[in-house]
Amino acid sequence: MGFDSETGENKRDGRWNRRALQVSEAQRRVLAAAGRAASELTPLAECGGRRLAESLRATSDWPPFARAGLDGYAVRAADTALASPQAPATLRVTQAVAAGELALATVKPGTAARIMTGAAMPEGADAVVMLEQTAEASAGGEAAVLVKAVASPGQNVAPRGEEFRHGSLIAEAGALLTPGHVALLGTFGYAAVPVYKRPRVAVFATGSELLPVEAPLAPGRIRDSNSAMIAALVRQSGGEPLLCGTLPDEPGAVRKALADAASEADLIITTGGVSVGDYDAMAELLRELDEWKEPEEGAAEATSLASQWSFESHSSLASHSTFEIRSSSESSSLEADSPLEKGSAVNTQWVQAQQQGECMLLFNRVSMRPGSPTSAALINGRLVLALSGNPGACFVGFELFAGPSIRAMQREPSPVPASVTAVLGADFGKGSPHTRYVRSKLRFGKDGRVHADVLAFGKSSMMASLAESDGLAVIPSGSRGAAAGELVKVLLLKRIYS
Ligand SMILES: Nc1nc2c(c(=O)[nH]1)N[C@H]1C(S)=C(S)[C@@H](COP(=O)(O)OP(=O)(O)OC[C@H]3O[C@@H](n4cnc5c(N)ncnc54)[C@H](O)[C@@H]3O)O[C@H]1N2
Ligand code: MOO
Repeated sequence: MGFDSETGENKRDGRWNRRALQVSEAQRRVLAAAGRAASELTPLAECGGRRLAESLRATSDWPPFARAGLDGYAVRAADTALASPQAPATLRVTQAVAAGELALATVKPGTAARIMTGAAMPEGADAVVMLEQTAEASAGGEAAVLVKAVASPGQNVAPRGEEFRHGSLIAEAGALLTPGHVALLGTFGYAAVPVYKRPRVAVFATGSELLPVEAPLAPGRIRDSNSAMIAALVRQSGGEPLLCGTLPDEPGAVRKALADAASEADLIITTGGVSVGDYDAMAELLRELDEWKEPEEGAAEATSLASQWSFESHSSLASHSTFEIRSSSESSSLEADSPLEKGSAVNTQWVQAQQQGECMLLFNRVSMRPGSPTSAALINGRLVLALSGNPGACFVGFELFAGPSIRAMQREPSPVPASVTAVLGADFGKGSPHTRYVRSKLRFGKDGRVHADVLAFGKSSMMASLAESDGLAVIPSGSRGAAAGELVKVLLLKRIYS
């Protein structure tokens, strides 16, 4: 390997011919190439943090019956029109209604029903007077109540259908299910909820220097910390990590491992071996692939054709996968600012590439720092994200490409990190031809603005800043950096998923 038999060129030389893509373009390619998850039913109590796969509707009115909002007396409001503490209205109490019970009789003029919070309102009553505004009494030997305040019609009563009408929308397909959604779905009897499957993400660390985490340190060797970090990041993004261990810097071993993983996982993430070193196995492997080309004019025609196909039950990929191949028309439901929105012809190309289990290079360099050698490819139709081995670059590469891919697979409409404008906490003096993503900690300042404190030990190879990072300050490429106090865009890294 490494030698192209057609051109006679030693491809190792190709290690210097790497064209850097802008981050947005690299994201667009990656998001278009990521598959889209099929749906599954999950028990209600486990669906928080998942993405809803179908729009769900109220299966009854809510509340399903008019009910008391307080413990007190169900009355006819008109009977209390002249009531006051000095001259209370006396009403005969004919029954008591507990929550879960139904009243036995209608509340007639001059009578009341003692009622508990949540109980169905008896016929005839139109208001509830709280216990505190009443006193127990007897009238002619029968139980009675003194009502010391005027009640208005509807007071302390939740009418049937106040919040939801039968058939009204609870949540749209694609919604991230919150605990509040879970409550609603429980109320409407959804014991099993249709959600998108969690993408299964194979994680490999390449590097002959790597030791398992449990091993004692040995001269020249370090422990593989990237795999566990990636696994944690995958979980945070809603995916299911499949830890595949470490691979030596041998392209043959890496090639076989990737091919095996492609039939088991929906996405493959590797770390390490993507630079220009003599033992950078991933880079060598990716040099074997043809590079993706922008689709030609007229490819849009193919798009409309593709959108008519049904990929639901495509077996060659579906066998082990949690995925379906989607039609290109689905991608256009993504929000306008999504990198996917541009060029549906591109998506057609991916659909075909995935379907046919193709191999192609998406990019092998990105105009960013850290993580400039970050690479991506399709291998046997599966998206492979080859992140840098340097822990800082690996972390940033995940946040910019892997997290968004995993979220796009669950059909999140805006899968790339959201951003805020923040005050930069320290000079970032060095200009760079690449956009810089600076690990920062966000806080609210006394001035009411968000401040991004640049964390120490922020180099690509460094780890000490990773734990505290909750933002990536974006310093645009150019001859100057950015000064303390300047307003910068900061990508938000904290996303809550189960
Ligand atoms: N001559 C050049 N050298 C380098 C260039 C360059 O342009 N010319 N680029 C540099 C940049 S930028 C980066 S980033 C790194 C990328 O290197 P790789 O992604 O190929 O990663 P490795 O060489 O395999 O490892 C880098 C570093 O990270 C440690 N590492 C690797 N895997 C893990 C892991 N799983 N857990 C913890 N730490 C890991 C590894 O031991 C190295 O120290 O290349 C520069 N070189
Ligand atoms: O691009 Mo590398 O990650 O800067 O050090």
